[in-house]
Amino acid sequence: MTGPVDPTATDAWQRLSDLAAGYEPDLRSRLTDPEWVERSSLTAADLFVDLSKNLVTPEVWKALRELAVETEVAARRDAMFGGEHINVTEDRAVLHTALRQPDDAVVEVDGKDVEPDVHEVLRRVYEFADKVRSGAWTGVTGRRIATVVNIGIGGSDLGPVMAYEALAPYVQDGLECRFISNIDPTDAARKLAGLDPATTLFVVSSKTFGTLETLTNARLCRTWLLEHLGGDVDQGEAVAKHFVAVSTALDKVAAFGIDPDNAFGFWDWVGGRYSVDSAIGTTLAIAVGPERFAEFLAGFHAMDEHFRTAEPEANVPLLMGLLNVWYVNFLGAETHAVLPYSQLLHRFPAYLQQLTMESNGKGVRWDGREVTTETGEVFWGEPGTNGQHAFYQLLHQGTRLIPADFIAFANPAYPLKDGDTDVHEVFLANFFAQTKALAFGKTADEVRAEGTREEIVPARVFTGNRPTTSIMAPELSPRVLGQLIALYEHITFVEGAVWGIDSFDQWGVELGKQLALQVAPAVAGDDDALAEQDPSTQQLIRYYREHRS
Ligand SMILES: O=P(O)(O)OC[C@H]1O[C@](O)(CO)[C@@H](O)[C@@H]1O
Repeated sequence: MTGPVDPTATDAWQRLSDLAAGYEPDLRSRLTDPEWVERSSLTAADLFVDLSKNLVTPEVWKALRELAVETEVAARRDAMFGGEHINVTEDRAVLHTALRQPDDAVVEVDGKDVEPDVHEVLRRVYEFADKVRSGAWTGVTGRRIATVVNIGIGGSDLGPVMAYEALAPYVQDGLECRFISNIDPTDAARKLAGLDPATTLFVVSSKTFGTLETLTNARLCRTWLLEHLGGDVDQGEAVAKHFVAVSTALDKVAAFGIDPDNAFGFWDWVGGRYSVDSAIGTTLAIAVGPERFAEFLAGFHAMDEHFRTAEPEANVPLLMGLLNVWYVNFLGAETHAVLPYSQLLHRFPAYLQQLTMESNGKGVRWDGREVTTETGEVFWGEPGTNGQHAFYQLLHQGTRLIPADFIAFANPAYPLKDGDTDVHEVFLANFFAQTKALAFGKTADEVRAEGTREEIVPARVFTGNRPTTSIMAPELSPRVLGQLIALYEHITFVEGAVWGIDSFDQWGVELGKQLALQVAPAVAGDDDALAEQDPSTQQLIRYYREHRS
């Protein structure tokens, strides 16, 4: 097997190292040049993306695009879209993009067109969603469903919950969704509190149907349902009417007692963190309806097409991915903030943490050799303006370089006025002001000119030159949400491709899972199992055993 190109051995890498060594940030002067701003402003589907407030020069952009050529990013992208097994450690194709193709598309995996199956599952999900929404699907006592509880974790939770929150204005009146993910029993206890079992539907979402947390929570919920429904219902019928499943392992779904007619499948070529656009989105499809869900998928597809076909100079996911490489590998950034100016996107940073960090938190390349440079930055964030009153101090005056993506929408989902004042305008003024403040800063002379005492001038200086990318769209519609998610999927892809890693496996989560099983007997009181643990772990387990009432 020929391995990936070593990025650090390319001419472009050398050029970028030289450019970084001589680089003097100068956003103040750059941003007075309308041509620079215009050249740095791009459109991808419905997204307007302003890259002008980044610490780059035309030479850096050129070298980054050359790096993409030398590391064969386009060939790897085409291999992904073409269904090749680019997830080598699991020997799988990587085809989340096939999930959002129009129904006349043909996408082959191992010689088979997968689109008929994709669209057949979608048709069944839509039919089921319609039945729940219309009341045609009822619980075992004949009452219509009022609450849908999604049971899943990781990609089987974060995508659905993030999108449900983001699309709250589109959720059908009278329907509520809740999401149980954590094996901390508090999660199930609190999410089940106040629910009427007769009007509750559980969607057990698990790609493998073998995840400890999800299966434990599914059993807890089944017990809760049967206990609370009352004695005169048939248990098998109750489970059949109140439990559906989404999984690639339909045999395990049947073994759990869920009617295979009420199970929706997907395929091993859909990674968990890339699966919200598969049947894993069933809860969301029920909440917002098939029409909106189809718009959501069309949004993903629009961004896929942009990534697949746009020229490198105008290819937003390519450029944003390369920009991240520049910050991580040449300017020393370790983290990347994502700051949505939309309360509806409050779970978006958490969603992106799995997408980016489970994908690119790798120390070996896809040929098994060590990576040659730093990989995966830490993604984090919170919606503005809340973050402004919490951690922005460090963004403005701290000692670390933290590139930040600001996301905002021209139209609010809930237009409210404070007297004559449009509150969304006050909100957006903050969005615009923050990226301006970060870029321009405030000099000592400007601080002095405000009459500030000399002793505190240094504390009030803002160095500026703090990089941001602004992403705007007309509104947070299902279509735009699909585009935003696909944008970050492809940014993540580009970074992984440059670094030569397999962005689609996640072996790093396995060791902890294995050890949890090994430690469990010691926690439950088995002294022999306790004696096998290391002294630190023994001490912690003893503390637990002594303090557990
Ligand atoms: O959908 P499943 O199979 O329950 O897995 C849940 C999550 O667990 C992981 O495998 C990590 O443990 C994620 O990649 C995945 O999204």
